[in-house]
Amino acid sequence: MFPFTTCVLWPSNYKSWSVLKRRGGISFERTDQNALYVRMLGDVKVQMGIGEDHTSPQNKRRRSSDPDFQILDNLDGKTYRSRCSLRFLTLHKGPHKRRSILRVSKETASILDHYYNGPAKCLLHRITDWNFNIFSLDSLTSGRALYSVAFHLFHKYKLIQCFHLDVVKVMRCLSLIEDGYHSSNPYHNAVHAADVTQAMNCFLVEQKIAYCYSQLEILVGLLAAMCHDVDHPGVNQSFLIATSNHLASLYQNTSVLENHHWRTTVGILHESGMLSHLNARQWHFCVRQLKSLILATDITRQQEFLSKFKKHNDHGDLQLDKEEHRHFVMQIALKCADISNPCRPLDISRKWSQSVCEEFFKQGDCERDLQLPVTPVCDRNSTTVAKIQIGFMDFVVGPLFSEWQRFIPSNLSKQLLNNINLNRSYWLETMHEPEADLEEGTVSKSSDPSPAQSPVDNISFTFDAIDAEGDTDSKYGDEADDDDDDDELPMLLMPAEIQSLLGARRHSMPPALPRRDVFKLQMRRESYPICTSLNRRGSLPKTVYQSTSWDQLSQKLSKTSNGTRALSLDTLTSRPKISVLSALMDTVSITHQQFSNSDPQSLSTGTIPVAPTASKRLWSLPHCAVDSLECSLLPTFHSSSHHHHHSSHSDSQAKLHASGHFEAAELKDAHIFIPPFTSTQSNICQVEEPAMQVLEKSRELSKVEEDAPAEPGIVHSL
Ligand SMILES: Nc1ncnc2c1ncn2[C@@H]1O[C@@H]2COP(=O)(O)O[C@H]2[C@H]1O
Ligand SMILES: [Zn+2]
Repeated sequence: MFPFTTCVLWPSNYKSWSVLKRRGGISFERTDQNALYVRMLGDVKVQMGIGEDHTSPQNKRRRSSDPDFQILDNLDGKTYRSRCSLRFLTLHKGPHKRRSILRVSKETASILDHYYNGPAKCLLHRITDWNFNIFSLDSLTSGRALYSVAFHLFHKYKLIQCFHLDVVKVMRCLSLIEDGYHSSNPYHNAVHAADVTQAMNCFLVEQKIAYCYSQLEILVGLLAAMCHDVDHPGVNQSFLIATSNHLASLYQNTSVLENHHWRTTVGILHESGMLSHLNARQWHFCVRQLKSLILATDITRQQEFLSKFKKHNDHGDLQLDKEEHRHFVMQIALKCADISNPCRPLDISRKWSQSVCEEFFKQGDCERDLQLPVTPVCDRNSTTVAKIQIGFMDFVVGPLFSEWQRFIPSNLSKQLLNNINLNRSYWLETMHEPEADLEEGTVSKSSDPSPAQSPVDNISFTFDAIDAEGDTDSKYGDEADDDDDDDELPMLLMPAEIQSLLGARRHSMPPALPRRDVFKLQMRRESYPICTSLNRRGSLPKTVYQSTSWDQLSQKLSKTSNGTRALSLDTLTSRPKISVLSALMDTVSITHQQFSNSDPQSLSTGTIPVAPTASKRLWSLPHCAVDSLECSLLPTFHSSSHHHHHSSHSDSQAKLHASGHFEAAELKDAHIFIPPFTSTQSNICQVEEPAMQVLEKSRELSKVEEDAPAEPGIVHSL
């Protein structure tokens, strides 16, 4: 969908302003992924008709002219709650759960505290028990299972003491993570993240590996589990590609969601400042490891990891004193945790099965409505929960946990495999019964399919058989980075549902969408400002627009990179222009050049004054491609009447769309702040300064700015 960088929450023709608390940050991804990350960081005024309810049918109609919103509405159905969750700009459907506020006297507070939190605390003491019921914890904590599990584990592993973490920042970070999950997703919500985190903890305490990991590795492993699906839109990558979602082109159709989860995670870490005091080495270690861990959860890479794991087991050569091997085991542990729901006791496992299928079928309904080919695993008319479960256990979960047991032949591993068998028997039985409506809402609308036609009958082996047959390397193909052919052989034996779940071809494109068109889409979205009238102060020479127009950039691009590579500022911008926001790419380029050769500690922060603008101007921040550069831009907006340090965010009048469009209607003055970067060997530049500090500095700067003659084209250094 429009996760994050594309979803525009408000129609552009609202008449008056109302204040929404938002804060924004933009970061440019580096090298191959070519990503932009946008978060709202400050209060922003959004134009809105007086008394208008932005969720009203009228506004829905207005908005429905945008095809993106049509898809959004379709997916949301009637259960859609708060449309503006005020923080995440994706399909975020509102806060995780409404948290009740108790007003009680001090005397009764402590009693109530114990009364309310006691059971949850008791439950948390059993955090390492595989039979832990995360749904119970979610109820006991009023929908804060992820926060509770995470905070408990931070204490358990003594991470707060070890890394001198600021508890308030930890709380903030965990809340941001929790809020980053969409409560309206039947499956990919914060409870799933809590479940995966709890499972991860169970694996990390296995004796064979418990004492091998450093505290930092444990911190990263837990963070990866908590964040691995953050801001998940409730649809899979194929859907994003088929609906031409810009994230698909942004990440070039490869691990689209996982890249997004990772980038969102890094953004949350920046925003909370929880790790801002770590030294550069530790910070870069965290970011790199988080990326590699979260990207490993891409289910379409299952065979790649499985065959690598199997080879290691065959050779018995995983040595946990090697950092690389420890990391690989951590990746496998996270992957196991991510798909461990069929290994839970039946009553818990069944809930997950139902919710994951509910999410699949929702996507299928949406595909049908959009007249797209319905993904087999999402087609409620041709498959059932039972079939999906058996296929998933036989082809995905079983093989991985069999290898896990080979690696760690513990009681827990045995218990997990035993549970898979028990759960499989349950689903096999139900397959021969009429499919009952699922407990939490009707999922299956299909008539009971004849068991004789069940794809399960076509499954040529169960997971036990996989284990036995798995001795030949050819079964899963060679260890491959992304060679499609290696993955195809076993796919042929799978039912269509599971093939579609794993993604028959990793780098698949929608049938009707050649690669060039995806790129064109990117160009369309990243268009430069539509601006006709120039304003006196900081007026913008027309040539700037022309020289940086996307047409020209695209021409350059086609010459330099055959139209398939990420844009590179170095190749695209011949001479930097910093006078206007529209030259943001240039600005980034300057900043990059300016900073990349500098001592990381002495890097300065650049400020680009933006010309005051006439109403109804739309600026566009390109989410393209800054090769070898990752930076964070924090837009702050100041109204003319409060154009100094007293100006609060609520005074600001601007709107930063998640699409990277920045509407400057009514905007009097704006600054884009570029925090200092540091270069690293891996060619990533990182923001060193916590977002809030930068914001503070930006306010000070705006005061200084006011005293000075307002001249566009000046770069200030802090
Ligand atoms: N019980 C299940 N049945 C079918 N598919 C599942 C089940 N549990 C997890 N999955 C799939 O496995 C994927 C693992 O990564 P994700 O959590 O992103 O998304 C998950 C689902 O697509
Ligand atoms: Zn997951």
